[in-house]
Amino acid sequence: MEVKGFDLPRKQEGCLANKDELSKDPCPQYTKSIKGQDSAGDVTNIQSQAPPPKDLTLDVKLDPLKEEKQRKAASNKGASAPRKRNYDPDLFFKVNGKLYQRLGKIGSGGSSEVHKVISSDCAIYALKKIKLKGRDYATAYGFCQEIEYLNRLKGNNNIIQLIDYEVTDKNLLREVMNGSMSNKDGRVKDDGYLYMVLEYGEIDLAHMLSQKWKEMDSFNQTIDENWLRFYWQQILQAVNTIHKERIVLSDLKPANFLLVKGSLKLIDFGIAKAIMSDTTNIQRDAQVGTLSYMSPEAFMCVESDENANTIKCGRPSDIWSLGCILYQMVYGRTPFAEYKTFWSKFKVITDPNHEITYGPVSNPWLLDLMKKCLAWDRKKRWRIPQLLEHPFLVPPVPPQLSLSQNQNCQLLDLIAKECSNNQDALMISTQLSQLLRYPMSQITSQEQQCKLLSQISKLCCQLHEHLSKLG
Ligand SMILES: Nc1ncnc2c1ncn2[C@@H]1O[C@H](COP(=O)(O)OP(=O)(O)OP(=O)(O)O)[C@@H](O)[C@H]1O
Repeated sequence: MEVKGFDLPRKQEGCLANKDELSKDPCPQYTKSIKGQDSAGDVTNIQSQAPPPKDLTLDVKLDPLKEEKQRKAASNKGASAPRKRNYDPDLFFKVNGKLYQRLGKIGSGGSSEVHKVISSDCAIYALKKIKLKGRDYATAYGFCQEIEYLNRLKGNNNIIQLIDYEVTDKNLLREVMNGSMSNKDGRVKDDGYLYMVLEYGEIDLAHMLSQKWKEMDSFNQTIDENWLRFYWQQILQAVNTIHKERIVLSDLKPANFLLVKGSLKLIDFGIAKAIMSDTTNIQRDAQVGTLSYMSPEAFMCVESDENANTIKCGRPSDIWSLGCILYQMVYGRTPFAEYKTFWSKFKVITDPNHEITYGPVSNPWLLDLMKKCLAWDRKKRWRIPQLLEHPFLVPPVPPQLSLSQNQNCQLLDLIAKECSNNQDALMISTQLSQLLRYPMSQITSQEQQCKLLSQISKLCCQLHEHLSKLG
């Protein structure tokens, strides 16, 4: 990345130089949970990282080894001056001229690494750095499409928000901005990177689930339905947002959902695909996805069905993955977890006659919901708008709202029958019954409510008196 000048505002100096602030890991639990995926060294670095210099604008020190390297590089280039950096690249990232201090590495994917960073105004972000160096333009362009998706989905609070980004290869950036690839033969220059500054998430759903199940196992508990409803609804809403934008992920898994200030948000559009405008489905050109959450059609997307139509992967494919996630939330494991190898999974998932086993659950609607998502035939799978209205999320209202009212009247009818010889009691119960059947729409003021209530209570007392005398 080209570094022109260092323009740290005063506020930033104070903020970034706060040693105590930086040596603390604001989310030790998450750092620990990520530790398994990463080299331990990266995590320990958060604590062991040297505190930043007090006045960064005046006192940016490089270690002697680096100084030596710079000196050598300068002498190799003959007359050219050493590249001037006013910050330590081991401690900071610079994106569009703004500095972000590294707090530690969160994790890394195929060709990217994600760091927890702090900005000059003391906000915590995740910084994703994708190495594009040496890649052909077509591949690099694919990586940059994530920016396009995130920009398109800006403002949706169930999608991770892109704060800023920088593509260091300006020719590539131009192509991305134009939305087309003209230079297919190009290659990304030496120090080509894509930087994305993103909202920071505390924990992903995969880690949340394993923590939840550990807790439940140790306390011998069963799944808390409200917990399930709360997060399942958020998951559905997030995927609904992208489906409405005609994007399918085909790679949905719990790790795609990140908890940001109590809400689950969708991350990682690495292999998302826009649905072609002229079709309702998209044709995948390669098998993708995480095996445990992969739909039957995703396994078979290069094949044809019985009518010689190419099997396509579209929104229903994401619904299947959601069904696998829900199943895992309910039972603590994915539906095909016992099939360990690729081929055993392939065989069982692509078999239309295979019946998924569902353990007992206390709520029959929950069972129905899982089955609606995990229907083998993709046409039978429910779509998200339907799933959002499923009785598990929206319990049906009792068929007769006035059930208790009816019961009261039935009671009065019974009383009236019993005391047919007592004219007074008969009259009171008839009056009461009429009052209870009084159309509520006609009671518009509080005064009317009070009057009705006092009449009912007076009659109730009178009737009670008569009945006790009769008894
Ligand atoms: N905004 C974020 N806030 C916090 N953690 C994040 C954020 N974005 C990604 N991560 C975490 O960083 C790690 C690496 O993410 P990344 O998206 O680079 O790779 P991946 O999804 O594991 O792999 P790939 O994208 O190559 O399939 C993951 O553990 C992910 O949960």
